[in-house]
Amino acid sequence: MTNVLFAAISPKWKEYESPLRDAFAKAGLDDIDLRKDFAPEEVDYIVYAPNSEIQDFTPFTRCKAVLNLWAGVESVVGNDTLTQPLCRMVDHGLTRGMIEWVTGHALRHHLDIDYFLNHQDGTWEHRVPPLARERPVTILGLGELGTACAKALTDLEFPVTGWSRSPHDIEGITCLHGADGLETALSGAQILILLLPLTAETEDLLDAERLALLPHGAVLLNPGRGPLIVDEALIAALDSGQVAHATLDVFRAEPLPVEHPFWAHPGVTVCPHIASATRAITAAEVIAENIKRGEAGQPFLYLVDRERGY
Ligand SMILES: O=CC(=O)O
Repeated sequence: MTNVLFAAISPKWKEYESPLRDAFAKAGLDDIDLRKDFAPEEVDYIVYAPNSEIQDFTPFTRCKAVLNLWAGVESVVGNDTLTQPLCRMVDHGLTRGMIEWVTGHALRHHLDIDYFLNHQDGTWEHRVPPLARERPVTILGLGELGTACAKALTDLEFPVTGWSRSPHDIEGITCLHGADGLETALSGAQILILLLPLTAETEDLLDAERLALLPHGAVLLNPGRGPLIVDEALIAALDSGQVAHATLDVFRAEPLPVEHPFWAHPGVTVCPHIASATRAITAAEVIAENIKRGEAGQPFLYLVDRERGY
């Protein structure tokens, strides 16, 4: 018997129980006991979300892997009690959701949709938007999500520049890396999209100095992580017009406190961390595949590099 502990916040159990059971059956994993509670020393795998009650992994002495339900692992990767392998979520449903959110919000600004929504006043103004090929977009982060969004925007003919920590080579995308690369990536970005993991190196990356490198009037989309941006610097950049609009899906504190100036700022659209979510059916297949691999002694998919932090 392989014991799988489901350790995400409780309402998720309803959403995940039957997709997980179906995925285990489909993967030929017939001998699984899936439950919300076990004695820690009996657990073989933990299906985990960082808002779980488990913060001390020490008692999970026979646990073979912690399988994160989220793409981001920043709140668990530094946990010193976690000595077991940690896998992040790469879920087809989450990726597709992110592509839709990013292209939708990029097109909102590219086509100036707000202008038309706000000018239903009888004035016939012939404002023709430029073509996508005339609107350079930069994506910071060329992981699973950043690359998928970069390709989708390239399909729409936006000229896309991607920046990441390590060098990448992706057809149709100008790939930059390193400090010089970041300057170039920012200075060409009429629309800037943040899809970096949150690590010690990426925290506060978008500070006043880097926001000043953007073309005046650039638009920012952040479906990545809140602390990538220095909030006060962004507000100053919005006030001066350096940044024309910021559509933010993630924040330093979530839910975003009602008194946070982002709520009332006319240049900000607040989304409640919905840019994309792990989808139970597709995520269950990834969990099942990883348990199958673990049981067969094969390497796990999407294993987190603890040093790198993602
Ligand atoms: O923010 C969502 C995730 O990390 O999957």
